[in-house]
Amino acid sequence: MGEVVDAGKKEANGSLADLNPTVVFVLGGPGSGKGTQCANIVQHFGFTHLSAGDLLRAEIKSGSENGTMISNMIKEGKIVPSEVTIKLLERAMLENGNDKFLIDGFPRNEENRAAFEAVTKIEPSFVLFFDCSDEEMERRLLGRNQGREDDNIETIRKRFKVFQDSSLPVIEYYNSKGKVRKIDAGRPVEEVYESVKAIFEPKNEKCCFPAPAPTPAIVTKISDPMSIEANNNNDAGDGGFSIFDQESELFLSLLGLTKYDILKES
Ligand SMILES: Nc1ncnc2c1ncn2[C@@H]1O[C@H](COP(=O)(O)OP(=O)(O)O)[C@@H](O)[C@H]1O
Ligand SMILES: O=c1ccn([C@@H]2O[C@H](COP(=O)(O)OP(=O)(O)O)[C@@H](O)[C@H]2O)c(=O)[nH]1
Repeated sequence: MGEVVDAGKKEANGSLADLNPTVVFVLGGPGSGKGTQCANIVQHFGFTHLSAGDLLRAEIKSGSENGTMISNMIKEGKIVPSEVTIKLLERAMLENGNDKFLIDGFPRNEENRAAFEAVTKIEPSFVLFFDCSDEEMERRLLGRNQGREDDNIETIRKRFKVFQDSSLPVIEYYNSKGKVRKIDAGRPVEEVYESVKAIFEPKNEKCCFPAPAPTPAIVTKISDPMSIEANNNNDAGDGGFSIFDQESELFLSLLGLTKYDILKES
């Protein structure tokens, strides 16, 4: 199971290079439903959700020396300097210790993106892009009711413009690398999640997490030894047939055995 992170709780140790985490950037306009869908992904796919906006708001609350600057930027819908946000993200990843993160609402411009990749040496596995009309996002933000200082019509319009001018180019950049998974986010929450889930399910070819390491397919029940060679190099078979693929044979050879030793045992 994953979790939602409360910023600034534990001491950070180690380095991000050691952790080498899987990262998915979750992007989309203000109110497109990023946070809502991240909560669903966390429940089902074992990711930790890091909202860059939440980390910045926590930094304001903590009384940090950057607090006033961050607060002023957020009230104006402007993008906080990269080094501030990246430090918060790095710290949150290291403190958390999970190795799978949804980074929500970051990178917001090309400079954010380039700085993050340069500092952390992390490239996202893919970018989940919630595509939603301004009218729908405006309706949602005005009804969000979380007491956010930037959810007023004047700041909302500024945020839309910043998204168009600065954040869409980031999505275009990753699109040119084949890394964008676009979701029609204008639909009801459950329908949007159906599309999201399909992307995270391991069998989906659009999902580009590292494939799990192959486990040697050693099956001891043989109904027809002649089938062994015919099935060589295949994945797991049906009906109790044994399959010795190359990995299995390598594994056996490390134990000083061959597939015929296993056959004798069974
Ligand atoms: N698919 C949806 N349909 C209707 N309302 C939604 C949907 N997704 C999210 N909301 C609501 O819209 C508001 C903004 O959603 P949120 O997840 O906070 O967006 P973001 O993180 O992209 O700013 C919240 O009040 C949320 O409950
Ligand atoms: O990487 C980030 C994330 C957020 N913000 C600021 O935080 C505000 C709120 O962002 P958040 O992602 O919380 O909300 P959204 O705009 O998606 O509703 C933005 O308008 C920016 O001012 C920022 O500067 N850099």
